[in-house]
Amino acid sequence: MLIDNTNPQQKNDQQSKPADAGQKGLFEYLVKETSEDSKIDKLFENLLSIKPIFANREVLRPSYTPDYLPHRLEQINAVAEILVAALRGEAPSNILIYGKTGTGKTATLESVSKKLVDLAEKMNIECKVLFINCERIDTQYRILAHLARHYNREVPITGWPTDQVFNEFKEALDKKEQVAIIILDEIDNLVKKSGDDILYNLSRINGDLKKAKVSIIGISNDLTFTDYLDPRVKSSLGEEEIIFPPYNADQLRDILEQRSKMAFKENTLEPAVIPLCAAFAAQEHGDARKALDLLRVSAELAERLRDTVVREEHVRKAREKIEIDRITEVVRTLPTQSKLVLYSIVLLDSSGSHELNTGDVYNVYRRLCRMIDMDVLTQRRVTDLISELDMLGIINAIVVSKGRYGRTKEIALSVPAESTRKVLLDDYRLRTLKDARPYFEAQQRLAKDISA
Ligand SMILES: Nc1ncnc2c1ncn2[C@@H]1O[C@H](COP(=O)(O)OP(=O)(O)OP(=O)(O)O)[C@@H](O)[C@H]1O
Repeated sequence: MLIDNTNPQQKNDQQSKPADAGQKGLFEYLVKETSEDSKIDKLFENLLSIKPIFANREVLRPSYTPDYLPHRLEQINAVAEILVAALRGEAPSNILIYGKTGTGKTATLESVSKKLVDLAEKMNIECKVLFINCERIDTQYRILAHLARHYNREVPITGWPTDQVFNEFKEALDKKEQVAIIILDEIDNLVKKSGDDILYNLSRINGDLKKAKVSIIGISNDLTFTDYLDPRVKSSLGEEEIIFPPYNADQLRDILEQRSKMAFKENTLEPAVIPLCAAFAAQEHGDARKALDLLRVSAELAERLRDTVVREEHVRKAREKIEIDRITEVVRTLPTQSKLVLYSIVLLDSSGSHELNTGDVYNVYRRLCRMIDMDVLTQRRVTDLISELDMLGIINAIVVSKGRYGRTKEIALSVPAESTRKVLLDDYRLRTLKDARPYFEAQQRLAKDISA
């Protein structure tokens, strides 16, 4: 038997320098090397040997639309009853579709349009459905250019008068008898950003066309967006209105069950997983996209932890992760001035002040601006930024009446202070504020008063 009387430091040296190794050191070194080598050799074999949870991950992604949409039969029928006019060569009535995010508006319209176009083809009827996402294509010029290009007209990215682009589209469309259904998804964004000129023009287009016919479908998350419309546009566009209500927990459960049959291998979900994902998403305005995301992230988390079954605890962790990712994304993309306002609220919150008013936040904000040489906005502007943060769900600001002292906002953070602080300090402009304290001056004054 060999006695190992080297000290630990020498032992380390032996392991890293095999040429000088004593017999035992050399043996250990070889064993270590071989096992690590074989681990690396089997890198992919090892990963592949883990029993997979997913059968087809893609069906849980937003880009996938299933053939059948549970709990949307009523809306599917309502849309189909209006669009069937296109198969008779007539222009269907214009439709406005409302519903909160994730209520299946886009999926329903995609599914009905596909069936309509397939049948029109079989019946030899010229009918096209043109989907435009107004989040991306968001000005009158861009929309008209996009439509004209669809009919093979060349329109430059900018430079033409809008009338010319519109005429190009009308001419191309009116070459033959056909029906064009234009779907403007996220139409509320378009109106808020670029006004309603495009809607005014499109809603009157049938008067100028001889052969072709156009129908418009607007999809909106915001029920009140028609307040921004000219009354003529409002009545023409809203000939028909269809509402998509939020899903409740039972309905979300059915949607998840349907999708999970395709997405997962058999017996990989604990029975509580789908009801829990459905319950969480139902709390968040009945959003099917959120429910599907939560289920996918839960399974990915289980997979990463080398678990072969998705459990309740994975769902809870996934929910936290999604929320932190969401906050991170929103906070990271805020303009610097909003970040400073938010950082002021975080500082006040961390120092134990929980019922903040606009004045408190403004005082800290002003000081932070001076510390990093930023322009100081007026209190009025800062009040607007506070309202924006409220709308984004980062803070909660409620207006309270102070009797004869008027009204003020009571502001509270609705996201975890520490993770928000970290994301804010990632911004190089705010980094030097790392050690800022909200009440530094006040405390100094107080200390002076006490010692005097
Ligand atoms: N009834 C349903 N059955 C199956 N999947 C659904 C159903 N409703 C929505 N989904 C799925 O949920 C996700 C979100 O749906 P969709 O994009 O249609 O919502 P939306 O109302 O258009 O939301 P947004 O206003 O945010 O665009 C998609 O992946 C969609 O396939």
